[in-house]
Amino acid sequence: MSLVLGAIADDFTGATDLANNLVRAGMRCIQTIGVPDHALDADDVDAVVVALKSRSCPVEEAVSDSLSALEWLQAQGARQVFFKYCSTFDSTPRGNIGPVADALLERLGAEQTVMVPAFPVNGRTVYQGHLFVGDRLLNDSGMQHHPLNPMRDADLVRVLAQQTPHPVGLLTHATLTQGGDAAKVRLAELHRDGVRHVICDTLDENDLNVLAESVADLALVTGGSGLGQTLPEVYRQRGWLAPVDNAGQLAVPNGASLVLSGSCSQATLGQVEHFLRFHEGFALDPLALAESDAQVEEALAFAHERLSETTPVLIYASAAPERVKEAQRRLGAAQAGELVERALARLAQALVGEGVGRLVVAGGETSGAVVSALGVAELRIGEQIDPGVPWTQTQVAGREAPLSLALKSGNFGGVDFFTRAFETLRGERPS
Ligand SMILES: Nc1ncnc2c1ncn2[C@@H]1O[C@H](COP(=O)(O)OP(=O)(O)OP(=O)(O)O)[C@@H](O)[C@H]1O
Ligand SMILES: O=C(O)[C@@H](O)C(=O)CO
Repeated sequence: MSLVLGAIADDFTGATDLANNLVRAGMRCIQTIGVPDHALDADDVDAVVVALKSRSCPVEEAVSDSLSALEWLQAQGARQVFFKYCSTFDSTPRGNIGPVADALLERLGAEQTVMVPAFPVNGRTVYQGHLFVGDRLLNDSGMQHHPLNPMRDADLVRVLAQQTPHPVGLLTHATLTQGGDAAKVRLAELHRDGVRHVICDTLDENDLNVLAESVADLALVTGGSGLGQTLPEVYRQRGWLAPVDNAGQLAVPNGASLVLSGSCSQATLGQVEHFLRFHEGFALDPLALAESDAQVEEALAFAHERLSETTPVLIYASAAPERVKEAQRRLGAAQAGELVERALARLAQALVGEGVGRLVVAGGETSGAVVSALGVAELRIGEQIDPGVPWTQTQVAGREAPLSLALKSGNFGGVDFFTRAFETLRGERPS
């Protein structure tokens, strides 16, 4: 069987999130870090998710990286392409969701795609084109404070219309309740009206099932990882997938436990606070990092004294919105972010070299920086810790055994994620 799905993800944790859903739905899946420079041995792989760092970079770079990923996936024979972005539609009026989707459509010679950011199991739903996080509209969910791409409007038709010169339309929940054929008819009507991008309402798994059925023949689909839960079943019904048992089996983990957090999302802030009630942590401050390397040295010393297999150590820059704003005011948002990412990447490199074998990283940009510093090329996706976050394993220089790595999207995971992740890995609590 050849590659069924080729996905292009705009950040590393987002890529893992999609890969996790594909594996849980029975697809054999690998995640690559960046575009590989070699062909895939596709015999036992149904889906590849190419993880880029294109969410917050300049538009031209995001487009060019995404097109390189597309070219590679096409060369591997992917039947359908999935552009994965955040379930909170992280973007700015310049992009990068609109421009990347436009470029992919053009290169694929296609005229329409769907936008399905929803991930209902994690509380991301879309109704009348408005994105909700739990019971809050996107712009009232904490995302309005995001350090890199504050989301101040929940109306996705309006948000996307700023990012593309092409018409944006809506496929409503009312149509989805009439089933896949009705949805296809509506997509065709919108196509006739010249609508290139169709924001899709999605309230629950039923809507995701109907959507998967209606969009499996499109050259390009786009969205969060929710659609990854239901597309595999449609592929299976079409005979594109071989049956497999346990697509997510990993080797036995070993080594000390570490959490590195550069995410300032609300869920992560709660997880840091919860962790610090039971364990020690070391706080990084971008203002101190701007002065010298001393704080990184202190963090290393802190970790050296405490690293163990059973009790995780936390090093974090995660801070409340006021503190983030203050650092950004003094250093500039990009510079503050970069200082933190560089520090956490350096710590990951040093501490994995010194015996850390189980590593949780919180934050998409942060994960990108850490994974690049570790020279990770490919991840095998294993057991889920919480929806959207699996353990993965990878080979890194300086470690004979694989490194167990969990890349947590900022707003994902229960409040005790930073301790429970390690318990899950030891088989102490089923996921
Ligand atoms: N104290 C801080 N002050 C300013 N910026 C910070 C601070 N701590 C972290 N940052 C930066 O904020 C950004 C957080 O983005 P990141 O993608 O890692 O987390 P997230 O947005 O919560 O996660 P996700 O993208 O998965 O939702 C990073 O660039 C990080 O370096
Ligand atoms: O879709 C999501 O919410 C996540 O996979 C993600 O991309 C956050 O960085």
